[in-house]
Amino acid sequence: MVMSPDPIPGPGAPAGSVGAVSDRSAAGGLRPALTQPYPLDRLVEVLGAARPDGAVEASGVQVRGVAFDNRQVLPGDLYIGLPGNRTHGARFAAEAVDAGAVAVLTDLAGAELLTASPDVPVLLADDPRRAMATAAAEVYGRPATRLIMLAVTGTNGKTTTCDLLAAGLRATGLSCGVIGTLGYFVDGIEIPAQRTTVTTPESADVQALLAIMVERGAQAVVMEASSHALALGRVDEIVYDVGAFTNLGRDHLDFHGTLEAYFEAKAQLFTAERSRRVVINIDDPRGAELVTRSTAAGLDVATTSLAGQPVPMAGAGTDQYACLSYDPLSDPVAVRILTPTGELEFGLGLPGSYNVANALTALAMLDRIGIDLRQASAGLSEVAVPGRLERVELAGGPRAYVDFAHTPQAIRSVLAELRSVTRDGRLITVVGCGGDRDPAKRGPMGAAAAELSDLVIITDDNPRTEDPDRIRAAALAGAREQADRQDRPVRIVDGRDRSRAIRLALAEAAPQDVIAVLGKGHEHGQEINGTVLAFDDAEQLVSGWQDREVTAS
Ligand SMILES: CC(=O)N[C@H]1[C@@H](OP(=O)(O)OP(=O)(O)OC[C@H]2O[C@@H](n3ccc(=O)[nH]c3=O)[C@H](O)[C@@H]2O)O[C@H](CO)[C@@H](O)[C@@H]1O[C@H](C)C(=O)N[C@@H](C)C(=O)N[C@H](CCC(=O)O)C(=O)O
Ligand SMILES: Nc1ncnc2c1ncn2[C@@H]1O[C@H](COP(=O)(O)OP(=O)(O)OP(=O)(O)O)[C@@H](O)[C@H]1O
Ligand SMILES: N[C@H](CCC[C@H](N)C(=O)O)C(=O)O
Repeated sequence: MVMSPDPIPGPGAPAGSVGAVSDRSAAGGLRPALTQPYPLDRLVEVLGAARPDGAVEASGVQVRGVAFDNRQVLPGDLYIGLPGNRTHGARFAAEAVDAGAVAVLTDLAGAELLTASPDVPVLLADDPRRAMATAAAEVYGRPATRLIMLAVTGTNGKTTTCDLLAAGLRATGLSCGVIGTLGYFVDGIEIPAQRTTVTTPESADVQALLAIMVERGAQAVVMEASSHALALGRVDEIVYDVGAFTNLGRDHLDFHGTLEAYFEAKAQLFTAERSRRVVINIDDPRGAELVTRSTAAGLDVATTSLAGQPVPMAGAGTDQYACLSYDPLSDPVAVRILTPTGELEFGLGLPGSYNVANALTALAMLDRIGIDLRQASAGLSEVAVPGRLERVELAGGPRAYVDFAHTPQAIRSVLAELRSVTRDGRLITVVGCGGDRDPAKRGPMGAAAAELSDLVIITDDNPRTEDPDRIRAAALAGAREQADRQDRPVRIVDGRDRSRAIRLALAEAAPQDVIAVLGKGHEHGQEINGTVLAFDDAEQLVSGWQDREVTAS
């Protein structure tokens, strides 16, 4: 039995409803093609929003969309003025109204910033981010209730697990939407959007995407729920059919402050408010804590583990999924797992033990909603995730891989995998750290690279607004300290800019060596001071190799 989502359309139901439906698809942006006008006074009631004295009346005003940035406003939108780290969105209310916003919602601080009283209604909310999620869910007809909703959280493995979920769903004939770091897709067809590397978009965009996906016939949506998303209410108003946890490592402490706060943000997914069923990787030390909490919250709990046989856990009664064996030398990787209803064998297109863990999580999630696992697992043999252990062919040259590892834990996982295939050669790692991101992960990232490589070339990632020399200095310090601790020689080099560093790796590499270029994976650009310059690690490897061939001949 496959779970059927709630078939009852909400008040702002998109396609197929009667009434004054407007087609906004031509305007571009993240909006469903058809939205029914939603009465603003009803929204005031649903949100319990206050109204400042003398504000324009809400009655008779109809809302068609929700925007949190004046540059994204379309006529008929409710503009949400959000407090930010750099500025307050309410400062742009006048521009939003000029662009066609029919009402403004903000907080008290925002209301004080409204220079002139706008000639549209103003609504006040204590927490406008949370109000934005409710408003968007309402205006777009609560699309999540018409979809099977699956979410993955964890420091590493969200994108990969979501791609495995989508492949599994499609193998059973279900149409599937994906929202994550790689972009937004329905059955592999991209929904174009202006975006950077954002993993989980703001709630107005999430709800609009879900509505678009419903319009395009999606029956299920898999999405990454980042810690930022859970902490900032981006996935409010969604109750997932299944929420899953992959692991917790070091990342984003610039935003969360402490590892505990980071964990607590992720732990929100394991509450009845956000998930009906949960799948938890208990090989991660934080998994047991989530099992205890989820069980106490009355959720349907299942666990995953790579350890051959199921491990008895607190919260007995939980269903267990375990990997019995896998053959790392086979292609696709031959995997045998134990599920609550028996054994299952399948081929997995992705190498690495951590990808077996990701696949186990994906299949457990599908099993929880009654998907036929034999059919679903057949879809995993051909999965390839862009920029994740992606092999780059260099004719007659060393083996080279591009991977998105940008945390110490991910660097360790991917290099352990590559170490095992390096045999007689050296493992050469090119890696850097992003600017405007957790500075405390830089040293540990360098150290992780030094732990498992023979030559580490530290380079730039996306410097964003930071000085790249300083970022590299932190990673170099961590790498050098670790190199001194190793009982085999490890060379650490400052490779400076990324193109140069990749060329340096190619110049150093003998045919039996393996090159790992880490951190940017699928990214096609490098962000420097607000400008994104074209940059692609795989292309750089190929062009660098061609240049080397020309120089050598
Ligand atoms: C740290 C963080 O989460 N920042 C988010 C935050 O930005 P901010 O506070 O700097 O915003 P601001 O520049 O002060 O502007 C305040 C408000 O005014 C609006 N504005 C601003 C300027 C203007 O001209 N017009 C205008 O309307 C802005 O849209 C915003 O709503 O609020 C913005 C929207 O209100 C978000 O888009 C932005 O996320 C940016 C894109 C971002 O890069 N976030 C990253 C850190 C992130 O969320 N990463 C996670 C983790 C991924 C993982 O797991 O690895 C993710 O889910 O992607
Ligand atoms: N289960 C896992 N455990 C440890 N490392 C992993 C795991 N899965 C993937 N990785 C590593 O992490 C990198 C990023 O993987 P993926 O994109 O799936 O994670 P993510 O959680 O979506 O990351 P982000 O949210 O930062 O985009 C991979 O390139 C690989 O190096
Ligand atoms: N979702 C991650 C992606 C990091 C990618 C890496 N190339 C970097 O720029 O640090 C982030 O926004 O922190």
